[in-house]
Amino acid sequence: MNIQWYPGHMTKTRRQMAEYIKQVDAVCEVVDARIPQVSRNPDMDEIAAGKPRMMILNRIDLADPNMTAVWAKHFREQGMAVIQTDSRSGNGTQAFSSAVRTLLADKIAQWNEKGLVGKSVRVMVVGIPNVGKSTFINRILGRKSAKAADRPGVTRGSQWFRVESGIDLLDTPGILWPKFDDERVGILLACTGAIKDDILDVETLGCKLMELLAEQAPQTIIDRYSIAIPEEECDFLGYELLQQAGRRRGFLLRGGEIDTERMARILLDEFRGGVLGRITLEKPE
Ligand SMILES: Nc1nc2c(ncn2[C@@H]2O[C@H](COP(=O)(O)OP(=O)(O)OP(=O)(O)O)[C@@H](O)[C@H]2O)c(=O)[nH]1
Repeated sequence: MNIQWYPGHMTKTRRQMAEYIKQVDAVCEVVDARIPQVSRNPDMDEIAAGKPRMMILNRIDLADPNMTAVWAKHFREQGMAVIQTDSRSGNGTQAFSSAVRTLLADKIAQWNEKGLVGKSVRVMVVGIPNVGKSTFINRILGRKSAKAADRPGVTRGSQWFRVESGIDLLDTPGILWPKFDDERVGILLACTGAIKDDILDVETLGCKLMELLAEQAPQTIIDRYSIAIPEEECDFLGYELLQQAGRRRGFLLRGGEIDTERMARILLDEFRGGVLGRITLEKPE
């Protein structure tokens, strides 16, 4: 799926992570709220075992608010602290510091009892590429940085930062891998733009996204593309819907065929850009 995730790289990153985790009091995982499970590193529970955890549901501006609430509950039930953020506007990011203090309240109280007043808690922020980790960190540090970019794999190296008095943050090194041996995961990551487009052909991806939308947000695509979702089960539902939408828009090839590839590209751009509204593609199992 991506050249960066070969076994040697994974072993090295795992080792680095284990070292860094020893130095921190809590692990904060940034995920994309539209695909909160799929956009996780599948080994994080094991790597961060025993540490207090926080889940940062990012890109809430693009996700269905009801589903974001369902996911927040899901992760809280697993014992994690949860905050919900739109790091691009900053909405929700101000909750981070107080959530860290609450998560680590026992530890801070213990330190205070021992007279270690003013000792900073250390937290680590992790995330697979392109979930918005750099944008989130820039927000909570109140800075503008050239590092955030709309392409996978921009974060490099590790650095400590002071969020505010009493909270230090480690921006993690290494590029974390998603669960890339699962086709469904690859499709969902590609639909949201988290992995490069060229790993799947655009038309196939467009078909898959149409199928997902027909399930998760049928009225949205009916209204937007003036299409009808067949009532009977359909073997190539995604392709059928792409064809309908392409026909409506008059996307014809020279021989009169419908240009489903062009339609697929538009669908993907519109979904990724939030033009279709706030849609979550994944439900908790
Ligand atoms: N709509 C929306 N876009 C966001 C949000 N957070 C980040 N982005 C955008 O997502 C893109 C990727 O963000 P980055 O911060 O570079 O992602 P990253 O996880 O640090 O990626 P790497 O550097 O590859 O690890 C950028 O275009 C951001 O502007 C958000 O909450 N909502």
